[in-house]
Amino acid sequence: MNKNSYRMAWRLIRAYWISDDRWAARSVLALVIALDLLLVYRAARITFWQKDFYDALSTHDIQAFWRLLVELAVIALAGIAMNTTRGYTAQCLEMRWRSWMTDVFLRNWLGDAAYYRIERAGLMDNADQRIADDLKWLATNTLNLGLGLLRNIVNLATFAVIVWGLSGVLTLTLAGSSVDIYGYMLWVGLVYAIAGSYAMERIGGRLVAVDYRQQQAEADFRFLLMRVRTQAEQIAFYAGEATERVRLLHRFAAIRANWRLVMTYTKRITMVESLYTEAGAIIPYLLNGPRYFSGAITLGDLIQFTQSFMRVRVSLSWFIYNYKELALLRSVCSRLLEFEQALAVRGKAGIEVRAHAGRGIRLYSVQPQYPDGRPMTLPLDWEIKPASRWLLRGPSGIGKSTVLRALAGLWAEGTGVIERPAAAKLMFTPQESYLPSGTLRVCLCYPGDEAAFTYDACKKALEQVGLGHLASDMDKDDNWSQRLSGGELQRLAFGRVLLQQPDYLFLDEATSALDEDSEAWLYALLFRKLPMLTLVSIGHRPGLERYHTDSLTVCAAPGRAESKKP
Ligand SMILES: Nc1ncnc2c1ncn2[C@@H]1O[C@H](COP(=O)(O)OP(=O)(O)OP(=O)(O)O)[C@@H](O)[C@H]1O
Repeated sequence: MNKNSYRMAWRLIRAYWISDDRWAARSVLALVIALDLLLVYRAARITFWQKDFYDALSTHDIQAFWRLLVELAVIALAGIAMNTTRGYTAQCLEMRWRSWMTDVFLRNWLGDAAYYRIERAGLMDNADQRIADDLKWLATNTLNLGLGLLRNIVNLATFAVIVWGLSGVLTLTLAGSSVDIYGYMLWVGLVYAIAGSYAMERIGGRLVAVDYRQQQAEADFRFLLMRVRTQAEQIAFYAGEATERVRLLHRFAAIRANWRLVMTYTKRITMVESLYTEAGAIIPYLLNGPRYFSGAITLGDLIQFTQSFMRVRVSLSWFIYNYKELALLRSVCSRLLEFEQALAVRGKAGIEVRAHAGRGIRLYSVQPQYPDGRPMTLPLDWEIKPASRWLLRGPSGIGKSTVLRALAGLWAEGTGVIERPAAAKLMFTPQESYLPSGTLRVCLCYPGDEAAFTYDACKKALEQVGLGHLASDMDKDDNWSQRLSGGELQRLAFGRVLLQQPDYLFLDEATSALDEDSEAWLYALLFRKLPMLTLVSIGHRPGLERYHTDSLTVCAAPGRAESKKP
């Protein structure tokens, strides 16, 4: 991450704390910080207790011994209460923050068809993992690290005062003149921590990139596993298990290969961390042992000093002890920043889709292009008058679905202008029907909310499209996209149209899996129920002409796309 990325990461983190939820968030944060400060005070209080306790032991003061034990019980109880409340409150805050970010990212990802643009242009991998995992890590790690840092600063200030007071003065004689170093133990701790942090960054610096790749490899593997689950029947028909296994193991090999690097860097970091801790524990004894034996300090002083020095050292070592979490946070931030950048990418200003106050749809010299800029079809001038019924034809792969994508505002690559009526309701039925997870009613009402339609309306729609036998299972949760046949899926799509009652309907090979009788009956039903419907269908089957009033052949070359009565 460079300087700019740190600024962007800060913006990513800051967004929540200046959002609508800021006052609630800041209040909870203030409570957590207050508890943290009380816990630091408690820790400082304990070092004084230790001094008194060891002095009482060394002077055989039994009354002081009992009094101090009661004191310890009170300190312990307060510690339990504060620790428990702090943990619980911090977890509440984590979830609050994560919920807010999830909501924002979902809104931006699903809004303005960004998810579609990102997938189609391959702008970024595994959006699912970024939303599900990275946002969780961002909230959890930032809070843990941020609050930890604050606690460390307070710890440092508190215990530095104690260490300073107990350090005494070190007199160094340099070139004949003597120099007094006050609070020298504090300087020892500081130099030690700086040296340790430097060593850590040198040794573990690559962990950030390695962590990033690990998360990517894990997400790729999970995605492939999910595909096997969702495409189970297709794979089973092709008997593609062996191939799937090889592909899965291949993806898993990437996880394993990168894991070796994770292990190597983690090993190095753990080694530096342990060395740093173990060597650091010896320093106070080394420097203060002689003072104790010379009688300059008491046993209690030595204990209090050792404990306080340990705290100062740990506080100064925040960077060292949190290196792995910091590395993870840095890679999470990189992934989320990439996500934000992908969300911000807009398609090139190409086919312009405008709303107009009138009726009908008009295309002016619309020419979709392939992503590499090659023209896909010839320019199309086309007027879709209200209540007209168009059949869109052309050889496979010529660009018929792409024309529909452009009409839906999903394909901006190209040139030309499309005018759509602002007040009309447009509905597109793509070639592959999508069924959300849930009950059959949820699938039927999609993209509307199931609550918008009564049970009777749904039942009637099912019956009208010949799926009446499924009405009793309407509220059953099932894998409906696997359970329904191809023809049933297409009939369900017509059921959706009957519920949604659009003014303009675009069907992309919506009856390809049906027999001709069912096709005729569904078109007849459509025109009976929605007599003013404007229809544009794409289809290859002969006989479709009879349901349409006009036809348009999409061509690449030569000649222009032409409109003719069927
Ligand atoms: N995201 C994409 N990137 C590159 N090429 C694409 C993309 N999407 C579609 N294409 C290509 O654009 C061309 C037109 O596709 P389109 O789906 O519009 O054809 P179609 O006429 O509807 O075909 P069919 O009748 O077989 O459904 C195809 O060659 C397809 O491979």
